[in-house]
Amino acid sequence: MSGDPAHGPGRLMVLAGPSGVGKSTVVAELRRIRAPLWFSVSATTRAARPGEVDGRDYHFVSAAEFNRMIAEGELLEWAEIHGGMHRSGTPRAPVDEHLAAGEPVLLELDLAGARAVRGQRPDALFVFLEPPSWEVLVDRLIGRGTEATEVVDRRLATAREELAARSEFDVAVVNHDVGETARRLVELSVGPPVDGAERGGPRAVPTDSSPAPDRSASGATSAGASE
Ligand SMILES: Nc1nc2c(ncn2[C@@H]2O[C@H](COP(=O)(O)OP(=O)(O)O)[C@@H](O)[C@H]2O)c(=O)[nH]1
Ligand SMILES: Nc1ncnc2c1ncn2[C@@H]1O[C@H](COP(=O)(O)OP(=O)(O)O)[C@@H](O)[C@H]1O
Repeated sequence: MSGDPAHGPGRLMVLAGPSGVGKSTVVAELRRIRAPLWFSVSATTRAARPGEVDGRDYHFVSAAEFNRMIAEGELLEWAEIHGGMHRSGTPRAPVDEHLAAGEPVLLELDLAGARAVRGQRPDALFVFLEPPSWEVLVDRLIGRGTEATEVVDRRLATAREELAARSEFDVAVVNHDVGETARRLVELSVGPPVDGAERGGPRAVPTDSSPAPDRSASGATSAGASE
């Protein structure tokens, strides 16, 4: 898969949404169907899990190396994950290289990361992945494991806060069916150019994705922004 420079730079697309909505599952599906997108590989300070491959799943780096990357401005954004358990961030150079080659680029980020990228790349398309309903999100969050009640309660409280961020995004895609969601994301990745005038209101997109009603609440910033 390669981009086409004749068609200008590729689109930068940022995918975020509440924990448990299905972001990882959808990205795995996009990889499985070999979607014509380049997937950013984050740097992280957490240890690799069994089966994870350095450079494919993450760039696994030490805390010192992560600090160096921040100091040298090598990260487009970074954030503390799971309340500071570790840090993850997006290496800037490969993103720019793939966009320049005409490829659409997908960043799957937490909300802090999405907000940080918006401050730097207002031309990117910000996609919020939504659950079909609150009940479905609860099922997906709880169905994933066997955590203690207090862990689940904390997750649900966080998910409520995260759902409220929908209005900050350009477009919302409801994750009913993984295959269908993946196809919509592919469509969005090559959709019409982002027109500055569309900002602040629903964006016309060639899908039945529901437009986010209002992105005027978009002044949020992240401590993780590296610029
Ligand atoms: N801001 C930011 N968030 C990231 C990055 N990489 C992964 N994440 C987020 O980190 C969270 C946990 O990612 P995941 O790999 O599933 O977590 P883990 O496997 O529990 O470490 C998710 O919300 C991801 O969207 C990154 O480079 N930057
Ligand atoms: N469209 C879907 N339909 C049914 N279950 C889904 C769907 N998308 C994700 N899931 C399930 O929901 C749970 C959470 O998904 P996951 O990808 O880990 O979420 P996230 O990365 O957003 O935290 C997983 O058990 C996953 O299999």
